[in-house]
Amino acid sequence: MSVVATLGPKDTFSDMATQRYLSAQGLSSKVSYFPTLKTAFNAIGNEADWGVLPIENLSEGYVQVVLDGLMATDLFIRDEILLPIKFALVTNCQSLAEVRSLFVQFVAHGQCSEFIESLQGITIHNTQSNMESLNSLEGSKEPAAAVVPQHVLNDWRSDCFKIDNVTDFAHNQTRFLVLGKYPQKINPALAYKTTLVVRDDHDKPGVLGSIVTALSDRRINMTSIMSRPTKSQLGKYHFFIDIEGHCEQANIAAAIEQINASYQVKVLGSYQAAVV
Ligand SMILES: O=C(O)C(=O)Cc1ccccc1
Repeated sequence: MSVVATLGPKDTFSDMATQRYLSAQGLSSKVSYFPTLKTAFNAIGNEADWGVLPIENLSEGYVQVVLDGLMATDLFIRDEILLPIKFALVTNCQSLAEVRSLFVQFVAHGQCSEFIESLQGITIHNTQSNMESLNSLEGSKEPAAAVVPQHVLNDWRSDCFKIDNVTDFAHNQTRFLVLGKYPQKINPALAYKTTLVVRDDHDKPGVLGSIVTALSDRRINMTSIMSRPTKSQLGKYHFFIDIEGHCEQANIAAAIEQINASYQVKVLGSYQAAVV
């Protein structure tokens, strides 16, 4: 049986995205949980055959640690999954006024920032996963609270104060990537998108202009562009680019070849675009 790596413990949003994908694809892989996004990423292609990780949130944008993993990886993006995301607040006491500590996952923090900023006199502890936030609350000896996935709300103690929604945006969503060792084969009947990473190690002039020209000359639609520091020198960046179509299509293959003549391009994968 194949093994899929994701962020644990069980019941994180990453776990929910994984379970949804397993049932939609009719797969029965064993889910292996890792305590951080980085350890989950590093397990893929090693102790796990494939993995599911969050890449982009509606309000927070890209998950930097996952982008950095993609920069260095030999894995391929095989699919994307969109998941609606809602957060609740649970406590171990009778009112918000008593709360001294708040546990919140670092990506969740920004998605509930309006609520969190309204709190006063509370120490905030950033955690690695939303279920770690819940576990930390369970282990806390002082009056405390945790920002948790809304689906755990009903199981929480009924004698304690709770708020059923502390999410900033009503239509909050996170996009997850399915990563694996092999690229996805093209099925001409499906709509694909392709993610590329362009390295600009030598900082030549006109990198963005050349990319945009190579794509627009062939009527290829760019849907996202994201820069990440190279970490070798301040002010130097690599570019993550999403385009519509599959890398095996002739116009896309030609555009990649043209960009590759001046810059290093890596195809991270072509995969079916999720319906937003
Ligand atoms: O901690 C989780 O539940 C995760 O899967 C990571 C995450 C955090 C916030 C929004 C979506 C995914």
